[in-house]
Amino acid sequence: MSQVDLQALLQSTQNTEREARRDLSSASEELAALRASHAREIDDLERTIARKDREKRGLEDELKDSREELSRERETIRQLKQSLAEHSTQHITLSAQLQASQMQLTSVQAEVERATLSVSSMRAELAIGQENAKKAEELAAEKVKAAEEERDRRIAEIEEELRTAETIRRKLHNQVQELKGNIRVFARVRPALAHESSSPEALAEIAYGDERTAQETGQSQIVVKSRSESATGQAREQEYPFTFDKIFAPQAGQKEVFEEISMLAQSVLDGYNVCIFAYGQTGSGKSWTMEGGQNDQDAGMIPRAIDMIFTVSSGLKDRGWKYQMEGQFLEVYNEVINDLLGSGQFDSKKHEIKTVDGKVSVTDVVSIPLNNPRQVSTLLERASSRRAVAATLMNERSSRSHSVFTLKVRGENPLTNERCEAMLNLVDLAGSERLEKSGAGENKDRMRETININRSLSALADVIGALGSGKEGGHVPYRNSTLTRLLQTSLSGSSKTLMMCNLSPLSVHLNETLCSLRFATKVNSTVVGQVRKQIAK
Ligand SMILES: Nc1ncnc2c1ncn2[C@@H]1O[C@H](COP(=O)(O)OP(=O)(O)OP(=O)(O)O)[C@@H](O)[C@H]1O
Repeated sequence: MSQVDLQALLQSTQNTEREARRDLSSASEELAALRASHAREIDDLERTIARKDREKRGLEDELKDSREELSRERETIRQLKQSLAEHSTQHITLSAQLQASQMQLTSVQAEVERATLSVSSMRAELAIGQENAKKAEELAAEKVKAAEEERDRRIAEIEEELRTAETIRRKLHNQVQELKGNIRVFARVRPALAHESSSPEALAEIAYGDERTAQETGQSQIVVKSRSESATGQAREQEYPFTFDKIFAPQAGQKEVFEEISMLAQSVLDGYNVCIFAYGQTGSGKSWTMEGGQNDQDAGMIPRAIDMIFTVSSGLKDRGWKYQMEGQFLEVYNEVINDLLGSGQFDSKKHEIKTVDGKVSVTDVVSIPLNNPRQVSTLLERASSRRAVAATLMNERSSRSHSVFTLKVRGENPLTNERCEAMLNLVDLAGSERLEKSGAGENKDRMRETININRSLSALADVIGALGSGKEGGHVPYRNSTLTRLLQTSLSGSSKTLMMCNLSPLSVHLNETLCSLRFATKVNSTVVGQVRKQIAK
């Protein structure tokens, strides 16, 4: 081989090598490109696989939910089937019941038809019955009318008889009161109080006459014993007997006392003036007797008398009587009149006593119309609160003044043409202590009070004495005190007076007790004269 051939062969080999190298290089590049494309494809596939995995899990969850829902739906269907089965059973039962009810309805309808027939026949009978009843009613109405006419005639007769009987009763009642004496004296001994010693030495020796003798004679006896020593040291015992219309021992309650007074108070409705006085030393029970305590059973003579007067007056309505009442409450202190229901100042001499047409009246005093007994307690409270105000000005004022409660009663009976007008005076007198016992001493005001009290009490005794002497047209010394002037109308004429002598049971008060009993005896002795006169008649 020639060089040239070798060269050409080398050249060709080199060219082939170059081409092979180029092919190899392009194959390498292609391989690299293929690898890159393959890697991308692998990435894409992996992403696709991951997405598909997620989708698969989602589908699996959905499948699970769907299965659960399917299971629930199956349960619901099972329950519905069960309920349907029950309803079918119920439906069968109800159908059976409905059938039975329809049968019942048919039989009831048959009964109703029968009853309708029977009602029609009863209606026909009723119409006949009503016709008969109407006739019987007309007959009965005629008979009732005749009976009513007879009854009205009889009622009119009885009412007339009652009115006559009432007039006779009023006369007899008055006669009985007069026979008992138009002036009566009672004595009442109060019990020892809780704070007072009730030892035998502390209590005065007081004996009471027996009840039987009192009932037979109409007079009761009280004997007070006193023990003292004579100047020579000898023990002296003395007995002081007194006799009155009635004596109440300490245990007598308000009710028992009122029973003796009630008839007298009732005379007011018959047109008689009545004065009831409570007399006695301070603390002897005058206010207790007149006004009493808070409880019903402790109520005194004022509330009880008012209560009774209201009760009796409403009972008399049936017999034609109509009453009007009004109350007044005055105080006489140091001869000056004060209005316990008013609003003016105390002790101002505002009120004067005037006599018009023979009737005594006091100027400018409050008079309260009374329609029921409750108003009286309000009135008493008003008086006592006004007194309490005055008491702050002067201690124990109520013991040192006379208080006069007046109930004015006006009645008329259009059926009998009768009329009456009267006053009930309930007087709580001032304490009756003697000057030396009153504690006046050097105190001029106290002395003046005591002198005024004693003067007015003795003026009262004189007036009652003059009235009791029974001398017609005789002089009665009303003008000697404000109290007697104030009570002039009530004490004069056909008036009835009661003096309640209140006594303390204590031995320290023995002398005052004897003084009170002597005063009461002075009043009582005038009574005896009059009673005798009445009996002799
Ligand atoms: N019969 C009685 N039963 C029970 N307590 C009584 C009785 N009498 C009086 N008392 C009591 O005795 C005390 C004195 O009585 P009361 O105030 O009535 O006396 P008085 O005479 O009105 O006195 P004063 O003159 O001071 O007004 C009071 O506490 C009262 O409650």
